[in-house]
Amino acid sequence: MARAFPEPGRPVSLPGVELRRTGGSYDLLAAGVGPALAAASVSAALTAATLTGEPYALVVSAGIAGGFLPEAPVGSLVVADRITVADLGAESAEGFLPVTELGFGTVTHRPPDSLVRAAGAAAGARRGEILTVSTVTGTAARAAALRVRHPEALAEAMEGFGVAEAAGAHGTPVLEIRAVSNPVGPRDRAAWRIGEALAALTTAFGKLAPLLESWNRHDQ
Ligand SMILES: O=C(O)c1cccc(C(=O)CC[C@H]2O[C@@H](n3cnc4c(=O)[nH]cnc43)[C@H](O)[C@@H]2O)c1
Repeated sequence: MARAFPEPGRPVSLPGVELRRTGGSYDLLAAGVGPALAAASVSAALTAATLTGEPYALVVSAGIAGGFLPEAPVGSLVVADRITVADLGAESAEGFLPVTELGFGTVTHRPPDSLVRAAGAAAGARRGEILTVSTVTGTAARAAALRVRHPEALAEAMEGFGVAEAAGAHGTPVLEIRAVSNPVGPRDRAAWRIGEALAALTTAFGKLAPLLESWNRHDQ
């Protein structure tokens, strides 16, 4: 993912976290795969920055994703107006119950609307709901079930909600942007276009950098 940025930056020593500091106004964090590791990594980086008196102003979760067709084809970009965890809850005879229906927790984080709109326009990304799952969808039945519960979802990935939970706990705004590497549906490893998606993400960050560097939370 770091290839999407013009310079690799120098490593910052932080236990359990792979963080690089660039000469620009941002740090790069390899947050790992899955919501739990992503949340742990982002939380550690946010805490360390706060303790040194230089808290982050914005957290951006970026990576590849599965896209729901026809809205989000392979190679396209999506930016989240809602970051929703799709599998945090309980099964019941009546179907899946999100934790909020059990009386606790959160299932959706909403990035600042002005930032979502500006990022979508700058990067040429479609705006919509991005799901976070702990298991990559691999059947048509699972894809259809997700679509029934989340009819406006554009894509699924595995980190956004964890990143958003960590950012939310610190009161830091969050943005999620993804490049679609594969369709959500029956597992077909040969259909994944990771190189193409990373190239799209690299181009997008070239266009997004000025916006992200100048974005002020008071604009929201
Ligand atoms: O199934 C495989 O053989 C396989 C091969 C390469 C990579 C994977 C992953 O599971 C990568 C997960 C990684 O990429 C994001 N991602 C990309 N597409 C999807 C998707 O359709 N559903 C969920 N996550 C996806 C995810 O955020 C991870 O960071 C599998």
